[in-house]
Amino acid sequence: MYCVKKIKDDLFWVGGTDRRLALFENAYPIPRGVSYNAYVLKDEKTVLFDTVDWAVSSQLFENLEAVLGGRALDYVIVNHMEPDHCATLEEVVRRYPEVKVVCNAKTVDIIKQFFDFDIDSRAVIVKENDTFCTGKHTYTFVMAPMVHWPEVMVTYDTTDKILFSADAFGTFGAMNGNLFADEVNFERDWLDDARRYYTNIVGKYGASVQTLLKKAAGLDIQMICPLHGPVWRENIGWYVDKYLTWSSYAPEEKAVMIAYGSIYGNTENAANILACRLADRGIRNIAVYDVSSTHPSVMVAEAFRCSHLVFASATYNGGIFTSMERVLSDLKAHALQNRTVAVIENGSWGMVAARQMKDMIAGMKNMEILEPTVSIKSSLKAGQEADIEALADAIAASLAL
Ligand SMILES: Cc1cc2nc3c(=O)[nH]c(=O)nc-3n(C[C@H](O)[C@H](O)[C@H](O)COP(=O)(O)O)c2cc1C
Repeated sequence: MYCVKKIKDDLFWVGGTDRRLALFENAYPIPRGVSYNAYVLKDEKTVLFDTVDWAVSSQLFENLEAVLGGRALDYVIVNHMEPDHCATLEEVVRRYPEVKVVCNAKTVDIIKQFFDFDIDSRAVIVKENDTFCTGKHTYTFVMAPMVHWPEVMVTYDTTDKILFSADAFGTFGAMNGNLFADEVNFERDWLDDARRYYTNIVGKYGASVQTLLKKAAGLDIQMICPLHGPVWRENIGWYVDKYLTWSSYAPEEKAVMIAYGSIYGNTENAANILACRLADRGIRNIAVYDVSSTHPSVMVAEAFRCSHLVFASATYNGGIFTSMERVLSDLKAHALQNRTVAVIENGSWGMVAARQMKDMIAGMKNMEILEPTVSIKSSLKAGQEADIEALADAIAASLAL
């Protein structure tokens, strides 16, 4: 049975939701599922905006058939040629043999890599600022290379002022009946997943996102239709502000994230004591994580959120505890920068964790390392409270700046 949502008289959501997938991109846990959004416009011509992941393909085709109501599908616009949006493109072409594929030249190359159908005979190639008219609606195209993949573009409906934003403004989380962000408590229920989606999927490409945001600032946008998660028609500026913050690598909040990697619990003990001493100093925004039991994607998202980061690690085979090493390398891979950082190390015979963590942090841009570094020989001993107090003082002073 079709499951469709009406957006405007002539625009419909025809996507699907997946609550079975454990790992998005086979990498990121999605306990709240994910939605794959596709949209259909019924103008003088009919247009499908992107397709969906194969997992929800049958839902897409039932939806498409129901919305088209016997009409032909004239165009499919491919904003993003990643398989979670285009796995069903070949099947669209098979079912609607007259359909033309509107996309840019780079997209054609990628379509040829993934599929064997004849794209050249049906491609309508568009470039930046080209216009495309379907009757009442006229569209323009804005190239958005590396707002995830090199071929990405976004499509702007100049008639209804709607931005079809590809992966930009998307989020993890399956839709629960409500399609619009203003129908849910987005800040309470969705923001953490939106941040985790952005930082892990697009976080590395902040400069490209900034370029897109600058171009988009010149458009009068009344609605954003992303490829994952709710559609935006109210308070768009609030969400755009989040994107401006995340893509510029500015901390979202004055907050302390304490991440610890501990085998027997002594490094954990130091992390907990530091959290208490920070709280004693009036700091309220503190988040403590065990890196062994927290997925690295959460650590990446939290590091983008927080201004101050403390990494506490046991020494492990002459190196950093493996789960902590993974987190630090993930943060570098996602281009995290502009943070104030402190480190705590532990070891029983040859401590190297602090030096090696500092080396990894030095490989990230504009990271300030706060002293003192706390070194623990196996377990904290009487007298070492002062070391933790001194670190808490340094963090509190830096937060107050
Ligand atoms: C597999 C393994 C390798 C270790 N390698 C080192 C090492 O290279 N240098 C060192 O000083 N301690 C090493 N340790 C000891 C721990 O770092 C040390 O006992 C530390 O106090 C553990 O802190 P925790 O209580 O937070 O787990 C190793 C421990 C394990 C289990």
